[in-house]
Amino acid sequence: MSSSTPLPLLQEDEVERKAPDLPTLLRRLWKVAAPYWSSDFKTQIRLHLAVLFVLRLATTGINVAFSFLGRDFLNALARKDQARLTKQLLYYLLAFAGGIPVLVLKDNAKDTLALRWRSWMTSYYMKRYLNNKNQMYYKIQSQSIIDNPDQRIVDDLKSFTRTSLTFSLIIFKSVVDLISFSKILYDIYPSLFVVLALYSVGGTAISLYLGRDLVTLNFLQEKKEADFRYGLVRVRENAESIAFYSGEETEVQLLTQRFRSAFENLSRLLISTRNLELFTSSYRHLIQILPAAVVAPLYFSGKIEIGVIRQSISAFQHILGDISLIVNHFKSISALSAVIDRLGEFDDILDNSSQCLPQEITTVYHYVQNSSAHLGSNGMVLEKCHNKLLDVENLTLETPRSRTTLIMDLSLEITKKDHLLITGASGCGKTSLLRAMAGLWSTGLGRITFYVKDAENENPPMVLSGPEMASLEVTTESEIYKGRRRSKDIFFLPQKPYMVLGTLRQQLLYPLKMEDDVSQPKADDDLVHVLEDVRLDYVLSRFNGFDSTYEWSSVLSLGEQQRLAFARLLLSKPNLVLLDEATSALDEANEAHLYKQIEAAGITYVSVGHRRTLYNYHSRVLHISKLDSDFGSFNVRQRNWFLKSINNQDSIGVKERSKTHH
Ligand SMILES: Nc1ncnc2c1ncn2[C@@H]1O[C@H](COP(=O)(O)OP(=O)(O)OP(=O)(O)O)[C@@H](O)[C@H]1O
Repeated sequence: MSSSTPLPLLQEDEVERKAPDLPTLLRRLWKVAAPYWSSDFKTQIRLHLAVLFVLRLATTGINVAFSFLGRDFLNALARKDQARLTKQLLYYLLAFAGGIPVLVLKDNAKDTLALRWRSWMTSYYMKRYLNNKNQMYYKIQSQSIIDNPDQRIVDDLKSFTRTSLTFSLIIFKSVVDLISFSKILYDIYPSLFVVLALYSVGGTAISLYLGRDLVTLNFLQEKKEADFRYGLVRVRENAESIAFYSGEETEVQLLTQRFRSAFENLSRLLISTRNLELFTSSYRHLIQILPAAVVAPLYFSGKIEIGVIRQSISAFQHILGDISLIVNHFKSISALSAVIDRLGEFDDILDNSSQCLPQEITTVYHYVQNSSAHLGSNGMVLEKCHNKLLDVENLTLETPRSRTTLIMDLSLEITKKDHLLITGASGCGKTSLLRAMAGLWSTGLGRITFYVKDAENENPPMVLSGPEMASLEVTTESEIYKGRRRSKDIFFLPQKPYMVLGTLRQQLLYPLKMEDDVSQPKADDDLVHVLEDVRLDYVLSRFNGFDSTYEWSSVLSLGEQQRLAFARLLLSKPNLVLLDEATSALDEANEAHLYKQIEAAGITYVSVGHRRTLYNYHSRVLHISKLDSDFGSFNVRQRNWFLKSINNQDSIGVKERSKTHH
């Protein structure tokens, strides 16, 4: 777009994106910046910061010393005093040898501290983003809660840590300067102070007015640049699909749209910056004559000498520079404010995950420590639960945000070897039911209980607080924990096979953590064995063993990726697995083989799928019908599912509740 085309400062849909008010911005600044300074390394890093300020102070001292040395050197030259000149030269060289390392050290100390701060914050945000309890990375993406979290972690954190340290030093220098020069100016002419205050307050107000859109524009610029980059990443990730579709032209069009949007915003940003610069440059230049004009009457009346005018101009300029931080650095301050706004928003989302997403379906992990009966809070034996793996009670499931009801009042239980098949029309909510079981979706009503053995679980039990404590039931036999936590007894295989960036060994061991990997190393023999079990042993020779890295999602076929996912499952040996169309890309023979393998491994499975052949491996079927929109309300208690035994197999452990029959 040509620069002459007038651009509205903000697009209509972007007007809603208001710059945060000052209290919000300050609250966010504190919330984002504070944790590092009170972290475990606080003594060390506070010391580092103190050293940095001392070096900054020393830098001011060195600059002053150099100005005096320079003056004396020039005076000696003017007086043609050779001895004095030599002495001054020596002083100059000594100051040079001592001063330069301090100047360099100061910059280095600042960069090192910024890097340490960034590294700590990156890990702090990544851990919260990829938290196993609330899985915010999934909710942010699937419900479009905020844009580009990746860019906030990479670019925003980088610029936040660096710029805020730089600003702290600028403010510190300004305070020191202000104290040193205020006395000089006050001694010359107190009225100059009044002029100074009026000038700086007026200047700050005008620049705030002229730059009022800059924070929002900077915010949007970050977003749009990240959107454009994400578009390019998507092309890389989906290269094959795009190539099959020959969708290059459309991709270029879509990417150009994203780039144009960033470009147009940048053009608006440039116009806004230009207007501001017109003012700030005039502001800076006017101060060269303003103090002289104010003190000139004193000079004319003979009360001060010409040298004092020169001194007053210098002091005035220093002080004005110190108290005009906003005017002089408005561009960088607005960019930093946008970064603080984006990080603060991200931080708030990560902190208030339970507030923004209503928790209505309760997912409970019931840890059974031995196979005896478990006791209720009144001490009575409630039921034998050693065979029970999953209990769904009166579950009504809704989509997040739009809250469309998908499943109405579902109750079922799964016991050992009671393999359940979930079927139904596309879009009826089969995957969503697994999402609810995995704790990813919690909109709706009801309770989902998993019965797991915690003997192998290395995680400490999740601590409950607040109202949740009321429903915590702990007996000597078993313990119940609400919410989502990792349990080795339960495994989910998603519809889309996921290949991590790494070696074949890492593919197979996923999602074991690296430490798990070290503490319980899987022998290569085990890995080979499991590859044979899923009929994938040939990939070993094809891809040079377990330790070579490939773009696995591109070099393996979809069916191979699904078989690899089953290999992960066999290595994990859970009690219960929830499979979401996990064999959809496989031929029937391979499908039958894989189900035989997991059955032989003693794993109970719940599968989602459309194929008739799946009936052969399951003992029951749960059929879900699509709810009419008229039924999408809790008031209409009409169930849209039925449970049925499958007769083509001797059904094992079928335990339907009488109330669940339809
Ligand atoms: N993040 C989301 N927000 C809102 N609605 C969603 C979301 N994800 C899925 N849905 C909707 O929920 C409904 C159920 O989706 P789900 O993926 O459970 O269907 P499904 O029965 O597994 O379908 P299929 O057999 O085609 O895989 C669909 O209408 C879908 O559009």
